[in-house]
Amino acid sequence: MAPNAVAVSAPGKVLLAGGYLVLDRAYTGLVFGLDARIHVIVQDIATRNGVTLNEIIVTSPQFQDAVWEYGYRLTERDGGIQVTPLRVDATLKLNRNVFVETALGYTLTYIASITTPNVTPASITILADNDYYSTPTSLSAKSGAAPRFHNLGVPISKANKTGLGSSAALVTAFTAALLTYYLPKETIDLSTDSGKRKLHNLAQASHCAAQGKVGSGFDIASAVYGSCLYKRFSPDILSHHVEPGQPKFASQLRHIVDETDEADRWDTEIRKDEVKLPKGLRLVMCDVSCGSQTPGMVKQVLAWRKENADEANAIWQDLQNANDSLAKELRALAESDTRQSYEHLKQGFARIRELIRRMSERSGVPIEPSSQTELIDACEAIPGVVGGVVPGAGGYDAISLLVEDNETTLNELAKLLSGWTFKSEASGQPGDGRVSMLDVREEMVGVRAEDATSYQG
Ligand SMILES: Nc1ncnc2c1ncn2[C@@H]1O[C@H](COP(=O)(O)OP(=O)(O)OP(=O)(O)O)[C@@H](O)[C@H]1O
Ligand SMILES: C[C@@](O)(CCOP(=O)(O)O)CC(=O)O
Repeated sequence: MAPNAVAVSAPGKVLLAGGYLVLDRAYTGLVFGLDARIHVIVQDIATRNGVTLNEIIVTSPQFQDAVWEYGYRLTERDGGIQVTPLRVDATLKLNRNVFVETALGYTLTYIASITTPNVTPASITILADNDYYSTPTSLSAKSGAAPRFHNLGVPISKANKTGLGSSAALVTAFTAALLTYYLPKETIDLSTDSGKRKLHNLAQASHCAAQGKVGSGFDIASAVYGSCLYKRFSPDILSHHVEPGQPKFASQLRHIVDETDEADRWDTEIRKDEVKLPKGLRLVMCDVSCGSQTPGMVKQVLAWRKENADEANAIWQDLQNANDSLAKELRALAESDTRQSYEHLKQGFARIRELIRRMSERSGVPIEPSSQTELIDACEAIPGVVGGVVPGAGGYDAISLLVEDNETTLNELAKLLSGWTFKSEASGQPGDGRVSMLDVREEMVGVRAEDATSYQG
């Protein structure tokens, strides 16, 4: 590890309540960070045969073919720093990673827009905690302690994601690591509110650009701030800037990140102290691997809402009230020394699920399909399980549970899930999916500086 190495990590996410609603500024999302993190280490590039490479090399060593090399140059007319993917071998097809490439271009451009840049060549390593991907059977069968970071042995595009928001955690940790590496602490300090706010703005901008759409941004918010109650930003903030490399891109990006004018101010609301988890309870995430996610669910739900505004708005408002009540009850229990009954929480989950099923039925989109209803009902029947939901956009991918944090409950749950064969209506094949409990739980802390030497070896 080079002596100037810096390392930063950012957490994954689960939108426990507020899927679809959070796309609209009139509503909020209850989002928990998760203790599966993506880590990014930046250091001097090692010389090869005495030659210093004038480039930035990014590697993600858990995957096959996961090396991306970039040249970079300052463009004319305030277009920012343009990064150009280089071919690792002239005979190979160009292998691109749009999230890495975009975050690199945006971050270097921001750095160049606030300082006289001294962008030295660098080597960047990305490491993902194991629960971002389903563990391949070949690895789970191996005896002995699992390595801290699995080598998945396949290209990233072939790995089975568990839906914890890898791209948002990656973009956040990557952006934060570059800012820390290239800028002095007096210019940006990510342990301060103002440093975090700039990181948030920059990471939202590049994540949206890489995704090719302006989503609600709850995943970047939780990667930066950890668990929070989230109200989105007005999409306008990110829809007027020119493309990277175009004249004035650099100044426009600086205004977006630094909020230089009142008119540039982000209207995002992030309320951290309104999200608490009572002592003795924890979140459990279950990955449903039946490979039948319905594409375009967000589009379909929004189209239905547009056509059926009155009915949809009534459901949206009822859900917002139910979500607020759940967050409030969690806070009340967390802050009280005496109240220990989970009855209100149970009712809260039941009400949220009832409304999500109504949303599902009315829009015709399988947000809580009947196979997920069966699974959550079975989990809720276990003593110690307080409640469950389909998180985020819902569908067949995952369920989230709030449970009492004790061995008996977790063992009972593991027993139920290991024998569960998941039936996906989408594929029509009964018993074609397994359900596994991920080794993750809620995480209150967002982006975090790490000790770079802890990744050695
Ligand atoms: N460990 C990693 N190393 C390099 N790139 C990564 C890594 N993890 C994620 N990425 C980038 O993020 C992309 C995956 O982003 P995508 O938005 O499809 O998934 P996600 O963020 O995990 O989604 P979800 O919100 O469903 O959890 C990958 O194709 C790659 O570009
Ligand atoms: C449906 C939506 O509200 C949540 C999607 O969450 P997830 O990717 O399923 O965790 C979309 C969004 O907020 O960007």
